[in-house]
Amino acid sequence: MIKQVNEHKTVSCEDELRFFKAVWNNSEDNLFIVLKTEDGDFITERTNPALVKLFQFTPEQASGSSLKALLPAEAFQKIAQRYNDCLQNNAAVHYEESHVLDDSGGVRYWETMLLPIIDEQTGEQRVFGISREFTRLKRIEEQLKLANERLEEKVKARTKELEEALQKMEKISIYDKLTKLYNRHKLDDELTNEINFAKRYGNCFGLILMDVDNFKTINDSLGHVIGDKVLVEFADVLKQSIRQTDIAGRWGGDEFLIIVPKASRETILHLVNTLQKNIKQHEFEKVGLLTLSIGGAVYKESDDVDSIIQRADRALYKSKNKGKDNFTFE
Ligand SMILES: Nc1nc2c(ncn2[C@@H]2O[C@H](COP(=O)(O)OP(=O)(O)OP(=O)(O)O)[C@@H](O)[C@H]2O)c(=O)[nH]1
Repeated sequence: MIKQVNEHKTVSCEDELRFFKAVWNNSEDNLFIVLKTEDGDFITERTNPALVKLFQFTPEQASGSSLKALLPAEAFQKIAQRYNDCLQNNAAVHYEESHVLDDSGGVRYWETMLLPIIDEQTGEQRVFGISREFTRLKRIEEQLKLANERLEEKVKARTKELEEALQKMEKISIYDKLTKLYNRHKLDDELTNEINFAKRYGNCFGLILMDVDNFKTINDSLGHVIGDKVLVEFADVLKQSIRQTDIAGRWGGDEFLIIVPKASRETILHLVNTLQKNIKQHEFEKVGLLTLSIGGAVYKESDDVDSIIQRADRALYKSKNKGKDNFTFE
């Protein structure tokens, strides 16, 4: 028997059969044809070698076996539903399935396509199925997902580390390492705020700039370490002498600054007296008694950060010139 394939070529049915048989036998995809019975069962009519090998079908199971008998009830119901959908809609059905096979390590995955074959003359209904395994792809996908989750965890941990480092840096950037008082950078910011508030709301505020008298001689005679300890002790006395609302910091070297919000000359004087009294009463370890030279300034409308600092600095200089252990207002 000769069959017309196209206008140039003809092929015998035997050749065509051989061709399709080769495709069927050599396919690495699982191929099968099942026939629907009147009682709702499906009979395995054709199964290709790949499928037989995979499920280790006996020749009886491979061809002519009832799926209802072959499969557990739940699995049969699920598969019959899909076959019936394919036949009832007379359309292709796609789905993914997974099985744990006896000889395999773990779950394996297949992508299956069903095609209806309905014989209009006899009314026989068959389903042709092609099932392709994608376990390897799935494993890669799972590994990628795992790697991604691990990466996300690492990123989270690193972000946390960075946030902590940032917090630490922020702390460092506003505090003086030695005395733990605010540093000059923070004092500058606070001073700018006070100036802005004063200009906007007419608040008055004051500054106290102080310097430890003869501090250099402590360094020179007792060493830098003792000098450092004096600065730390001094900072403690300072903290104990101010109000909660006062802002104290290290201006640099042995110079310290207090910003006194809502202050008049009287408030400043009161604070200076407290400070001088407390310092005079404090016995510095290995050093003994110390004195302070202090300069004070109260905000004037014409002031900016630089000018008010300059006035407090000039006042401090005057106190030094008056023989130290002194206070001057400017
Ligand atoms: N130990 C120590 N010394 C410091 C530190 N920072 C600055 N100094 C020293 O502090 C001294 C401050 O100098 P001055 O204020 O000019 O010296 P002084 O002896 O206090 O002089 P008067 O202010 O005129 O009384 C310098 O010798 C600096 O080297 C510090 O963090 N630790």
